[in-house]
Amino acid sequence: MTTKAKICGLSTAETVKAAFDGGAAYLGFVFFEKSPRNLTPEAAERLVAPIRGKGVKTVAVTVDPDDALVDRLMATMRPDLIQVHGKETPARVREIAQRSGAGVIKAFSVSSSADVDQAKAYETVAEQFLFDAKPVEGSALPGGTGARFDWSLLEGRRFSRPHFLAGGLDPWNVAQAVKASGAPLVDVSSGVERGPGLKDPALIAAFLDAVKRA
Ligand SMILES: O=C(O)c1ccccc1NCC(=O)[C@H](O)[C@H](O)COP(=O)(O)O
Repeated sequence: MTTKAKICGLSTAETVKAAFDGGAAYLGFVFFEKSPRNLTPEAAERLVAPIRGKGVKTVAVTVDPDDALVDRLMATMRPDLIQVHGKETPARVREIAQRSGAGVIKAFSVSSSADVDQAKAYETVAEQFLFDAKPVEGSALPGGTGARFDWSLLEGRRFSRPHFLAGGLDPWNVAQAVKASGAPLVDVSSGVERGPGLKDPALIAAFLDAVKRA
């Protein structure tokens, strides 16, 4: 089975091109003010224009988005998917999907098997799941921190939706992470950066090569 990758937190034309040229299946753009990767929907619209309709899925990464943000994203960037990385309930995920017409990726913060079990309640409302490491206490960010969880917590688990493994992946550990977790999709942000929010085209290419070989 081929593993597919999402490069998350893109913010420049150069790194969007590196992710697209390297064969990423998903490109993620962050809309969260506290993040060093935060963009306006209008800036994201400009970044996705060159790759729109070329087969790669665009993802708007949000945290407990209100209706105004959902509407603004759909009026500008028009993402294929909206990732929700906060405390959204199944009912709220359903509302976001219906309001936007986009698929929703529901993210879960994982440190135990019980955290993985939460996905069951979202099976009928989310299009995809993303299992990420629980950030350390007091972190300003719910994702994009480089924290890892025990990949084997996903091993042998079956979900009715495709799922991403995220959290602390990089070009050197992603093959082992895929093997240990069995995840069909992987996601990376800080592992392909040379500093907070600064994506590196060479690291993006190395990550995507490692995923192809995994
Ligand atoms: O990346 C961010 O800045 C971010 C901010 C707020 C919510 C989610 C965020 N990222 C979500 C992602 O999908 C990241 O790629 C995921 O957490 C993995 O990050 P990393 O451990 O740095 O690879």
